[in-house]
Amino acid sequence: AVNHVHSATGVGVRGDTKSINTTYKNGTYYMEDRTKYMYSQKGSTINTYTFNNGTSSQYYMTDADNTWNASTQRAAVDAHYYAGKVYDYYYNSLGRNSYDGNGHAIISGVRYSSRYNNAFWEGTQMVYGDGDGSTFIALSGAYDVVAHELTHAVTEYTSGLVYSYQSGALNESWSDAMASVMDSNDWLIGEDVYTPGISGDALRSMSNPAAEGQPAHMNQYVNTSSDNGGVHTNSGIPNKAFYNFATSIGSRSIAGKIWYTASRDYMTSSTNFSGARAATLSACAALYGSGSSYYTSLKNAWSAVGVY
Ligand SMILES: Cc1cccc(C(=O)O)c1OC(=O)C1CC1
Ligand SMILES: [Zn+2]
Repeated sequence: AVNHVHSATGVGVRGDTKSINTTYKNGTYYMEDRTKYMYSQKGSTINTYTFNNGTSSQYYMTDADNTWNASTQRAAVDAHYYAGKVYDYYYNSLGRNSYDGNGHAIISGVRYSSRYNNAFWEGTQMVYGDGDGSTFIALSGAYDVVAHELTHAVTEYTSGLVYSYQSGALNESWSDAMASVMDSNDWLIGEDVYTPGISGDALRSMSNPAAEGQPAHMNQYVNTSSDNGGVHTNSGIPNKAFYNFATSIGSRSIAGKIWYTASRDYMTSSTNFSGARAATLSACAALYGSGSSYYTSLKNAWSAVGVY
Protein backbone atom coordinates (compact mmCIF):
# COMPACT_ATOMS: atom_id res chain seq x y z
CA ALA A 1 0.00 0.00 0.00
CA VAL A 2 1.13 3.60 -0.52
CA ASN A 3 3.32 4.59 2.41
CA HIS A 4 2.29 1.36 4.08
CA VAL A 5 -1.15 2.93 4.57
CA HIS A 6 -3.94 0.51 5.45
CA SER A 7 -7.58 0.88 6.35
CA ALA A 8 -8.35 -1.41 9.22
CA THR A 9 -11.37 -2.56 11.18
CA GLY A 10 -11.71 -1.35 14.72
CA VAL A 11 -14.25 -1.69 17.53
CA GLY A 12 -15.08 1.48 19.46
CA VAL A 13 -15.94 2.21 23.08
CA ARG A 14 -19.60 1.28 22.63
CA GLY A 15 -18.88 -1.92 20.68
CA ASP A 16 -19.46 -0.29 17.28
CA THR A 17 -17.31 -1.38 14.34
CA LYS A 18 -15.62 1.26 12.19
CA SER A 19 -12.84 1.67 9.66
CA ILE A 20 -9.64 3.36 10.83
CA ASN A 21 -6.47 4.36 9.00
CA THR A 22 -3.27 2.63 10.18
CA THR A 23 0.34 2.27 9.02
CA TYR A 24 2.39 -0.89 8.60
CA LYS A 25 6.04 -0.58 9.62
CA ASN A 26 8.69 -2.65 11.40
CA GLY A 27 6.58 -5.79 11.04
CA THR A 28 3.44 -4.52 12.78
CA TYR A 29 0.59 -2.04 12.43
CA TYR A 30 0.52 1.34 14.17
CA MET A 31 -2.41 3.63 14.94
CA GLU A 32 -0.94 6.27 12.62
CA ASP A 33 -3.12 7.90 9.94
CA ARG A 34 -1.16 9.03 6.86
CA THR A 35 -4.23 9.60 4.65
CA LYS A 36 -4.75 13.32 5.30
CA TYR A 37 -3.64 16.30 3.19
CA MET A 38 -1.19 17.28 5.92
CA TYR A 39 0.78 14.07 5.30
CA SER A 40 1.41 14.90 1.64
CA GLN A 41 2.02 18.53 2.60
CA LYS A 42 4.56 18.03 5.39
CA GLY A 43 4.54 14.42 6.56
CA SER A 44 2.19 15.12 9.47
CA THR A 45 0.00 12.33 10.75
CA ILE A 46 -2.80 11.64 13.19
CA ASN A 47 -1.31 9.45 15.92
CA THR A 48 -3.02 7.80 18.87
CA TYR A 49 -1.21 6.47 21.95
CA THR A 50 -2.13 4.89 25.28
CA PHE A 51 -1.14 5.81 28.81
CA ASN A 52 -2.03 2.25 29.89
CA ASN A 53 -3.69 3.83 32.95
CA GLY A 54 -0.55 5.67 33.96
CA THR A 55 -0.15 9.45 33.86
CA SER A 56 3.36 10.10 32.55
CA SER A 57 4.41 7.83 29.68
CA GLN A 58 2.52 7.12 26.49
CA TYR A 59 2.96 3.95 24.50
CA TYR A 60 2.43 3.15 20.81
CA MET A 61 -0.84 1.47 19.87
CA THR A 62 0.19 -1.53 17.77
CA ASP A 63 -1.62 -4.58 16.42
CA ALA A 64 -0.17 -7.63 14.67
CA ASP A 65 -3.10 -8.38 12.36
CA ASN A 66 -4.59 -4.86 11.94
CA THR A 67 -7.92 -5.94 13.42
CA TRP A 68 -8.32 -3.64 16.37
CA ASN A 69 -11.00 -5.41 18.41
CA ALA A 70 -9.45 -5.91 21.84
CA SER A 71 -11.29 -4.29 24.73
CA THR A 72 -8.09 -2.45 25.65
CA GLN A 73 -7.99 -0.93 22.15
CA ARG A 74 -11.55 0.50 22.10
CA ALA A 75 -10.80 3.97 23.51
CA ALA A 76 -7.91 4.37 21.06
CA VAL A 77 -10.02 3.24 18.09
CA ASP A 78 -12.54 6.01 18.79
CA ALA A 79 -9.98 8.70 19.64
CA HIS A 80 -8.24 7.93 16.34
CA TYR A 81 -11.42 7.67 14.27
CA TYR A 82 -13.04 10.84 15.62
CA ALA A 83 -9.79 12.86 15.41
CA GLY A 84 -9.79 12.02 11.69
CA LYS A 85 -13.40 13.16 11.34
CA VAL A 86 -12.69 16.44 13.12
CA TYR A 87 -9.61 17.03 10.92
CA ASP A 88 -11.77 16.35 7.85
CA TYR A 89 -14.49 18.77 8.97
CA TYR A 90 -12.11 21.64 9.63
CA TYR A 91 -10.24 21.01 6.35
CA ASN A 92 -13.11 20.20 3.98
CA SER A 93 -15.82 22.48 5.43
CA LEU A 94 -13.89 25.38 6.95
CA GLY A 95 -10.65 25.31 4.93
CA ARG A 96 -8.48 24.95 8.03
CA ASN A 97 -5.57 22.50 7.78
CA SER A 98 -5.36 21.06 11.30
CA TYR A 99 -5.66 23.07 14.51
CA ASP A 100 -2.78 25.43 13.71
CA GLY A 101 -3.92 26.03 10.14
CA ASN A 102 -0.61 24.63 8.87
CA GLY A 103 -1.00 20.87 9.05
CA HIS A 104 0.22 20.26 12.59
CA ALA A 105 0.28 16.60 13.60
CA ILE A 106 -2.68 15.57 15.77
CA ILE A 107 -1.81 13.50 18.84
CA SER A 108 -4.20 11.77 21.24
CA GLY A 109 -3.51 9.77 24.39
CA VAL A 110 -6.16 7.46 25.85
CA ARG A 111 -6.53 5.46 29.10
CA TYR A 112 -5.03 8.32 31.08
CA SER A 113 -4.90 7.56 34.81
CA SER A 114 -7.49 5.32 36.47
CA ARG A 115 -11.27 5.78 36.44
CA TYR A 116 -10.60 9.33 35.23
CA ASN A 117 -13.78 11.28 34.47
CA ASN A 118 -12.12 13.91 32.30
CA ALA A 119 -10.85 14.79 28.86
CA PHE A 120 -8.65 17.76 28.01
CA TRP A 121 -6.39 19.50 25.50
CA GLU A 122 -3.04 19.38 27.26
CA GLY A 123 -1.53 22.13 25.12
CA THR A 124 0.17 19.82 22.63
CA GLN A 125 -2.21 16.84 22.51
CA MET A 126 -5.60 15.47 23.54
CA VAL A 127 -5.86 13.34 26.66
CA TYR A 128 -8.82 11.08 27.56
CA GLY A 129 -9.70 9.22 30.73
CA ASP A 130 -11.54 5.89 30.83
CA GLY A 131 -14.23 7.26 33.13
CA ASP A 132 -15.27 5.41 36.28
CA GLY A 133 -17.97 3.50 34.42
CA SER A 134 -20.72 5.33 36.28
CA THR A 135 -20.29 9.02 35.53
CA PHE A 136 -18.46 8.37 32.27
CA ILE A 137 -17.32 5.55 30.03
CA ALA A 138 -14.11 6.13 28.04
CA LEU A 139 -14.48 9.73 26.95
CA SER A 140 -13.08 9.40 23.41
CA GLY A 141 -16.18 7.32 22.66
CA ALA A 142 -18.13 10.46 21.69
CA TYR A 143 -17.67 12.46 18.48
CA ASP A 144 -18.73 15.66 20.24
CA VAL A 145 -16.17 15.15 23.02
CA VAL A 146 -13.30 14.75 20.52
CA ALA A 147 -14.54 17.74 18.50
CA HIS A 148 -14.78 19.76 21.73
CA GLU A 149 -11.21 18.93 22.77
CA LEU A 150 -9.64 19.54 19.34
CA THR A 151 -11.52 22.84 19.08
CA HIS A 152 -9.77 23.96 22.28
CA ALA A 153 -6.58 23.70 20.20
CA VAL A 154 -8.16 25.65 17.32
CA THR A 155 -9.18 28.34 19.83
CA GLU A 156 -5.61 28.58 21.14
CA TYR A 157 -4.39 29.26 17.59
CA THR A 158 -7.22 31.66 16.64
CA SER A 159 -8.88 33.89 19.29
CA GLY A 160 -6.62 32.66 22.12
CA LEU A 161 -9.49 33.22 24.57
CA VAL A 162 -8.09 33.19 28.13
CA TYR A 163 -9.57 30.22 30.01
CA SER A 164 -11.27 32.14 32.83
CA TYR A 165 -14.42 34.20 33.47
CA GLN A 166 -16.25 35.45 30.34
CA SER A 167 -13.45 34.73 27.84
CA GLY A 168 -13.11 31.27 29.38
CA ALA A 169 -16.84 30.61 29.12
CA LEU A 170 -16.59 31.63 25.45
CA ASN A 171 -13.62 29.26 25.04
CA GLU A 172 -15.80 26.48 26.41
CA SER A 173 -18.80 27.54 24.34
CA TRP A 174 -16.90 27.68 21.06
CA SER A 175 -15.80 24.08 21.68
CA ASP A 176 -19.40 23.02 22.36
CA ALA A 177 -20.72 24.97 19.36
CA MET A 178 -18.26 23.46 16.87
CA ALA A 179 -18.85 20.04 18.41
CA SER A 180 -22.60 20.47 17.85
CA VAL A 181 -21.94 21.36 14.19
CA MET A 182 -19.95 18.17 13.64
CA ASP A 183 -21.96 15.83 15.88
CA SER A 184 -25.15 17.32 14.59
CA ASN A 185 -27.98 14.94 15.40
CA ASP A 186 -28.86 16.55 18.73
CA TRP A 187 -28.11 19.60 20.88
CA LEU A 188 -26.53 17.56 23.70
CA ILE A 189 -22.86 17.43 24.65
CA GLY A 190 -21.17 14.25 25.90
CA GLU A 191 -24.36 12.20 26.00
CA ASP A 192 -22.81 9.15 24.32
CA VAL A 193 -20.27 8.63 27.12
CA TYR A 194 -22.09 10.22 30.08
CA THR A 195 -23.89 8.20 32.81
CA PRO A 196 -24.35 4.88 31.01
CA GLY A 197 -26.95 3.95 33.64
CA ILE A 198 -29.17 6.97 32.90
CA SER A 199 -30.80 7.65 29.52
CA GLY A 200 -31.68 11.04 28.13
CA ASP A 201 -29.22 13.10 30.15
CA ALA A 202 -25.97 14.77 29.03
CA LEU A 203 -23.03 16.70 30.35
CA ARG A 204 -24.56 19.84 28.80
CA SER A 205 -27.57 20.83 26.72
CA MET A 206 -27.24 23.70 24.24
CA SER A 207 -30.98 23.91 23.57
CA ASN A 208 -31.88 23.88 27.27
CA PRO A 209 -28.78 24.66 29.33
CA ALA A 210 -30.85 24.64 32.54
CA ALA A 211 -31.54 20.92 32.04
CA GLU A 212 -27.93 20.31 33.04
CA GLY A 213 -27.60 23.13 35.56
CA GLN A 214 -26.34 25.93 33.34
CA PRO A 215 -27.72 29.49 32.93
CA ALA A 216 -29.34 30.32 29.58
CA HIS A 217 -29.56 34.11 30.05
CA MET A 218 -27.22 36.91 31.12
CA ASN A 219 -29.42 37.69 34.12
CA GLN A 220 -28.55 34.20 35.42
CA TYR A 221 -24.77 34.66 35.00
CA VAL A 222 -22.99 32.91 37.89
CA ASN A 223 -20.32 35.01 39.57
CA THR A 224 -17.87 32.53 41.01
CA SER A 225 -14.15 31.93 41.23
CA SER A 226 -14.49 28.14 41.06
CA ASP A 227 -13.92 26.34 37.78
CA ASN A 228 -11.80 29.27 36.56
CA GLY A 229 -14.69 31.65 37.07
CA GLY A 230 -17.45 29.23 36.06
CA VAL A 231 -16.26 28.50 32.50
CA HIS A 232 -18.31 25.25 32.32
CA THR A 233 -21.35 26.97 33.85
CA ASN A 234 -21.62 30.32 32.11
CA SER A 235 -20.90 28.74 28.71
CA GLY A 236 -24.62 27.95 28.76
CA ILE A 237 -25.37 31.56 27.80
CA PRO A 238 -23.36 31.72 24.51
CA ASN A 239 -24.31 28.08 23.89
CA LYS A 240 -27.97 29.09 23.94
CA ALA A 241 -27.20 32.00 21.59
CA PHE A 242 -25.60 29.58 19.13
CA TYR A 243 -28.62 27.26 19.40
CA ASN A 244 -30.99 30.23 18.87
CA PHE A 245 -29.06 31.34 15.78
CA ALA A 246 -28.55 27.93 14.15
CA THR A 247 -32.20 26.98 14.58
CA SER A 248 -33.51 30.40 13.43
CA ILE A 249 -31.55 30.27 10.14
CA GLY A 250 -32.02 26.51 9.78
CA SER A 251 -28.34 25.68 9.34
CA ARG A 252 -25.74 24.51 11.85
CA SER A 253 -23.03 24.57 9.17
CA ILE A 254 -23.61 28.25 8.31
CA ALA A 255 -23.78 29.14 12.01
CA GLY A 256 -20.57 27.17 12.59
CA LYS A 257 -18.81 28.95 9.72
CA ILE A 258 -19.74 32.32 11.25
CA TRP A 259 -18.59 31.18 14.72
CA TYR A 260 -15.28 29.86 13.31
CA THR A 261 -14.69 33.06 11.28
CA ALA A 262 -15.47 35.19 14.36
CA SER A 263 -12.86 33.27 16.37
CA ARG A 264 -10.24 33.43 13.63
CA ASP A 265 -10.72 37.04 12.48
CA TYR A 266 -12.52 39.09 15.12
CA MET A 267 -11.94 37.70 18.62
CA THR A 268 -8.97 38.08 20.96
CA SER A 269 -7.77 36.60 24.23
CA SER A 270 -9.85 39.03 26.31
CA THR A 271 -13.09 39.05 24.31
CA ASN A 272 -16.16 39.02 26.59
CA PHE A 273 -19.76 38.03 25.84
CA SER A 274 -20.63 41.44 24.34
CA GLY A 275 -17.44 41.30 22.27
CA ALA A 276 -18.37 37.83 21.05
CA ARG A 277 -21.72 39.19 19.87
CA ALA A 278 -19.91 41.95 17.99
CA ALA A 279 -17.40 39.50 16.54
CA THR A 280 -20.07 37.11 15.26
CA LEU A 281 -21.93 40.06 13.71
CA SER A 282 -18.71 41.21 12.00
CA ALA A 283 -18.08 37.69 10.72
CA CYS A 284 -21.67 37.42 9.51
CA ALA A 285 -21.39 40.76 7.71
CA ALA A 286 -18.08 39.73 6.11
CA LEU A 287 -19.48 36.42 4.89
CA TYR A 288 -23.10 37.26 4.06
CA GLY A 289 -23.53 41.04 4.37
CA SER A 290 -24.96 43.18 7.16
CA GLY A 291 -28.22 43.35 5.21
CA SER A 292 -28.62 39.57 5.20
CA SER A 293 -31.41 37.87 7.07
CA TYR A 294 -28.69 35.99 8.93
CA TYR A 295 -27.48 39.28 10.43
CA THR A 296 -30.91 40.09 11.88
CA SER A 297 -31.35 36.55 13.19
CA LEU A 298 -27.94 36.75 14.83
CA LYS A 299 -28.78 39.99 16.64
CA ASN A 300 -32.00 38.38 17.88
CA ALA A 301 -30.15 35.24 18.97
CA TRP A 302 -27.87 37.23 21.25
CA SER A 303 -30.54 39.61 22.57
CA ALA A 304 -32.67 36.58 23.51
CA VAL A 305 -29.95 35.62 26.00
CA GLY A 306 -29.53 39.19 27.24
CA VAL A 307 -26.19 39.91 25.50
CA TYR A 308 -25.82 43.24 23.62
C1 LIG B 1 -15.38 15.98 30.82
C2 LIG B 1 -14.60 17.24 31.04
C3 LIG B 1 -14.19 17.62 32.32
C4 LIG B 1 -13.48 18.81 32.49
C5 LIG B 1 -13.16 19.65 31.41
C6 LIG B 1 -13.58 19.30 30.14
C7 LIG B 1 -13.28 20.21 28.96
O1 LIG B 1 -12.78 19.71 27.92
O2 LIG B 1 -13.55 21.42 29.09
C8 LIG B 1 -14.27 18.07 29.94
O3 LIG B 1 -14.62 17.67 28.68
C9 LIG B 1 -15.73 18.24 28.10
O4 LIG B 1 -16.33 19.16 28.56
C10 LIG B 1 -16.13 17.52 26.84
C11 LIG B 1 -17.20 18.01 26.01
C12 LIG B 1 -17.42 16.81 26.90
ZN1 LIG C 1 -13.68 22.22 27.28
